[in-house]
Amino acid sequence: MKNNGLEDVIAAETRLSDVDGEAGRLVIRGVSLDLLVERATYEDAAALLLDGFLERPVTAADLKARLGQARAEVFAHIHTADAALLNLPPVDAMRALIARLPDGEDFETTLRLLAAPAVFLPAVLRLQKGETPVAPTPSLSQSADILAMLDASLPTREQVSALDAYLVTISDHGLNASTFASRVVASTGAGLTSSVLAAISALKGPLHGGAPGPVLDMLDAIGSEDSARTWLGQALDRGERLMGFGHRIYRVRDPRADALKGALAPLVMTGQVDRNRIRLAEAVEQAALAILRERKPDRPLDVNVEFYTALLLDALKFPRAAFTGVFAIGRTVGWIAHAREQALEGRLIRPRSVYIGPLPQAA
Ligand SMILES: CC(=O)SCCNC(=O)CCNC(=O)[C@H](O)C(C)(C)COP(=O)(O)OP(=O)(O)OC[C@H]1O[C@@H](n2cnc3c(N)ncnc32)[C@H](O)[C@@H]1OP(=O)(O)O
Ligand SMILES: O=C([O-])CC(=O)C(=O)O
Repeated sequence: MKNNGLEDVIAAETRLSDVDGEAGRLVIRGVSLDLLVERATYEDAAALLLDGFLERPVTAADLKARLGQARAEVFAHIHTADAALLNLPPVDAMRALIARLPDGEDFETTLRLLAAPAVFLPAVLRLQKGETPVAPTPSLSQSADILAMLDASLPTREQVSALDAYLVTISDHGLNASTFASRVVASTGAGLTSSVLAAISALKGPLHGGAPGPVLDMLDAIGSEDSARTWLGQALDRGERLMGFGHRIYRVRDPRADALKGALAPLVMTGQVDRNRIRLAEAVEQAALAILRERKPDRPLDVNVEFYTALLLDALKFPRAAFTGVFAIGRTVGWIAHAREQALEGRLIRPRSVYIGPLPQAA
């Protein structure tokens, strides 16, 4: 019997994260999201996720130092970004550059893969604007360096904390589509680079990690609080989905939405983000929730992580075409941890299909 979209199928056991869709709770390696986001840097979360999945133990301080070196090494590949590659959308150009890196399953490969999107995305964005890429500063944290490479200046403390909060928040999320892709590839023994490339390919679709750019397009198109209800109603009349709403697992508000809203607050308080944009977003969110309740009374649809992702990444001055690439920077550690977990299990993932095509004609 076919299961549409594999809904509710259990395809893995994992020690990495648990998504409770009824309670609206996310736990990453035994730590609840709110605690993790309050206390952890990107390196803390990466060390937590990778614990036990590398050939040797690694601390957050180790990772910070090794990642700094890895970013410098990966930056040496930037010169291979030719005109054809730079004509691609940023996430595709980033993926193409990662595809040129060696495959493997060891710690060096892991470091290279964690560093690669963090270096390639800012470099591609600068090259696409006709600017020179900024070399990484190995002594900086991953978040601080990403922002420095993006903007050619040292970020503020609030900006670094906000990016850390984002990268931690989206570091892992159960068996989502891109993580499943990573595990399928890992189960064939193909190597971590191959797993990450498959995962990026799954992530970029608008139903998954491609949603936050369209969220910002929607806010721009709505323009003012007064227009929200009419605009959203017309979009639903056209059969469109409201980006940043709905989820396969959550039947209540995605807990990451409030984690990211909280991460935006210091930027708002210090005047580093346009308050009007936030006010408009809050009004659109309320209007969308009300209209979705009216139109889809049988299907609880609430805000998902992508709505406040759009606002946070916009506030950090990432262009909207790059949002999916920033998601990939944060999720790569989850993809790698899942790939390692799957590889340790040692069994090929190979479900069955039911043939519904024509049978051969009898002779
Ligand atoms: C990081 C992430 O991946 S988070 C998700 C990011 N994606 C988005 O924000 C895109 C918008 N959201 C969606 O398309 C969906 O909610 C998904 C893809 C995330 C989850 O979809 P599914 O679990 O497959 O839900 P499904 O397709 O079964 O939808 C159930 C019903 O809710 C409706 N629905 C679901 N999401 C939305 C939405 N955002 N806007 C309007 N209606 C929606 C569907 O049209 C469907 O209605 P119907 O039964 O009348 O046909
Ligand atoms: O869990 C999912 O299906 C999608 C999602 O929110 C994520 O990958 O962060």
